[in-house]
Amino acid sequence: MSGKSFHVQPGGALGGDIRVPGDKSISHRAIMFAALADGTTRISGFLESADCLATLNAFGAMGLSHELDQGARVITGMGMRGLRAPAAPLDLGNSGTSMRLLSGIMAGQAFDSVLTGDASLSRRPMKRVIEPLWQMGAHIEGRDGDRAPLAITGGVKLNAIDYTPPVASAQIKSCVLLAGLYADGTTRVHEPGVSRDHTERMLSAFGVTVERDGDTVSVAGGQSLTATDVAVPADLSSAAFFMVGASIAPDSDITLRGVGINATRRGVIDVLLAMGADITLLDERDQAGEPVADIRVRSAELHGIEIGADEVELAIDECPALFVAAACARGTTRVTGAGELRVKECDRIAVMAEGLARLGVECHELEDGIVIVGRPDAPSFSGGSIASHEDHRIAMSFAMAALRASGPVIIDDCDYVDTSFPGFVELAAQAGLGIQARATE
Ligand SMILES: O=C(O)C1=C[C@@H](OP(=O)(O)O)[C@@H](O)[C@H](O)C1
Ligand SMILES: C=C(OP(=O)(O)O)C(=O)O
Repeated sequence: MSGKSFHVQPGGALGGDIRVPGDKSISHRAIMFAALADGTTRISGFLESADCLATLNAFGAMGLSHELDQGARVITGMGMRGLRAPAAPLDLGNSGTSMRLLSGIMAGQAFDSVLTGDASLSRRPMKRVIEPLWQMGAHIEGRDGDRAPLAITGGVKLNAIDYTPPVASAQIKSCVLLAGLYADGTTRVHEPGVSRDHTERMLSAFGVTVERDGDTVSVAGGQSLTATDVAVPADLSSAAFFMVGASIAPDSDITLRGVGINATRRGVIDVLLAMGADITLLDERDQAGEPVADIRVRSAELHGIEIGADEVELAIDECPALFVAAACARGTTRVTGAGELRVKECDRIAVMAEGLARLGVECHELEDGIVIVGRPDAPSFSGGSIASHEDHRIAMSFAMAALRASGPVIIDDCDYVDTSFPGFVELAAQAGLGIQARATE
């Protein structure tokens, strides 16, 4: 059904000086907070991807006015109570972040709303946000209790809660904190593990008092947001494909400019370093409340390691790319504590295991992870056809595997790459990957 496949020629090296597009997590939040703020927000470096545009269009359907000015998104805030009832369900496409964060915001509105998504999003668990929102007094119903579409009844009084999510998740934390802004009292989230803290940082930049005490984050209800300009860093999750590609392809030397290296997100850097990668962070600086750096990556001999829950939490979206690195490493890599990968855009453990096996790599699925037996002597992969299962990160991870393959790697259903990384093919080709997108029909 999908129109585009990737054809990637084997071999080659990555080089040059590139900038990957803006951070997806930060771009979503920038739109949401700008919409709820008083005043005008200019967002530069916004990720113009399908997922972030789904967030923007959802607010557009609630009356938000926005314009493009020299590549920046300029948003006229509507205030905490200024959104208007949408005429139709809000379609959030493929984007879990949009649906889970918006459910917290919609629970606080005076009007009813319905949140829908595509087939993948409609399979993903939503009880994780439904449950705490019910505890706050919201009326929210999911299909079969746990799935989208979500129907949210407005005009309901919310009360603050003390909540411990069942898994470490920035989406659950953010949903509860955003609903907490509409609640009476102080809402507290006790984090069972580390999750990205972009919501806390950006709410603070918009003038909201967010407190952190150890694992607990809290916000008092009734606060308003004041517009502030946002400069979105380049997305480390997108940079990760190039970091893995340059590490595994001999003679590579690439520099990735202005990438976010937030400590709650930077696991891919530390895991690759632990595997022996040659990565240098240059010109570390602060950009609108987020740490960024230029990242130089040169090829290296990688070795297998143990990757546990603590590392996975900091590199959850980068795991598919890290599995490709592990397949090229000397020795075995064992990943555990990664059960959350099974409920992303697809079951990323099963689908990566299927694809790696397809390319001749020995691997074994665990309930919460995978064991990958590295093939350090090139070629590490055979050529072959890969099913991306309509998951952007699977498609881009296997595209990089071609750098160490003996034959072409062909990946189906690659339209979904546009959810997080528009322009991937052009940028990867510019960096030296022998990649072409071809129409399937
Ligand atoms: O809050 C966010 O922006 C995100 C949180 C993570 O999901 P979880 O909160 O489900 O771990 C991550 O996988 C997703 O890509 C983006
Ligand atoms: C899991 C992801 O995103 P989301 O949850 O927003 O769909 C991702 O981008 O890898």
